[in-house]
Amino acid sequence: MTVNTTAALEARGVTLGYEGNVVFRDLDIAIEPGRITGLLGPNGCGKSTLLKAFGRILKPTAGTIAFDGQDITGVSTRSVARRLALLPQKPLTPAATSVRDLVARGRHPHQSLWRPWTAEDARIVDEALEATGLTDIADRDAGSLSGGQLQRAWIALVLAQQAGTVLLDEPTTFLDLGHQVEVLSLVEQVNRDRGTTVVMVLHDLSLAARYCDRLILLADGRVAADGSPWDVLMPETLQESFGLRALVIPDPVSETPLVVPLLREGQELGSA
Ligand SMILES: Nc1ncnc2c1ncn2[C@@H]1O[C@H](COP(=O)(O)OP(=O)(O)OP(=O)(O)O)[C@@H](O)[C@H]1O
Repeated sequence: MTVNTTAALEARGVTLGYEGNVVFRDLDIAIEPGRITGLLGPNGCGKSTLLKAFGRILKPTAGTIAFDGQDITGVSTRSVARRLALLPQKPLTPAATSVRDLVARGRHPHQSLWRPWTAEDARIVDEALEATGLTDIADRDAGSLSGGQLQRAWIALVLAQQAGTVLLDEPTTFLDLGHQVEVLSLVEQVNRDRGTTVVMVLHDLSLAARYCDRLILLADGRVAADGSPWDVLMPETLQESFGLRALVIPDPVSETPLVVPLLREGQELGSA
């Protein structure tokens, strides 16, 4: 088949979903290499489903998925493990594993491509622990970490994988605001320094605008808006997709859009 060779990832005519629940029909999306793309949309609109298809853990029932210009619709997760990293929404933490050993799994993704452990691997793991602020607790059991610490350990694992394309499903889950900004800055740094292609699902619209080059807003099984943060985060679009009345103003420093939710008329704080 012919694929768009300029795209890092491409869904073409894809039908995707679960038994008895088609989430997308005939979906076309191309992700450019070297950019940070944010997937946005209301709960249940299919952000994770699309990321799972890109990450090879959900197979489309029609259409193709291409990666670096190659049709990978039928290939296993393992075969692209070195080049494509996926942080799922709810990763399963293995029992009785230290934080360092969890992060080290990034050097042997999916236990594939086994090769002897090297000093270079150890250095990369140490750097990932340091970058995510986990060095001091690297020997703790991963199962004993707080939600935010564990999320950072998973981010460190993805960093240690050093894949050219990284898919992150809600990487800021469980993180306090300071750590959200820290983790997203780290993702931005990896993108700028190494040219890593990043696709991430985010719920915070202002943070998405600040850290993503392009936003894709999904709603009702389709792409509702796609473009720069200013193109996508328009009050009318937010009203339509999220039922959210919001003010969109420029951030005084970055000049990216800040989304300020407003109460609807007659709505009181704390009411549904
Ligand atoms: N394993 C599954 N089996 C059946 N249906 C599923 C499964 N996982 C998700 N779904 C359904 O598919 C649809 C899309 O779900 P998905 O998790 O992709 O949404 P999302 O946009 O990531 O949502 P959220 O913002 O709540 O994380 C939803 O209707 C959801 O209930």
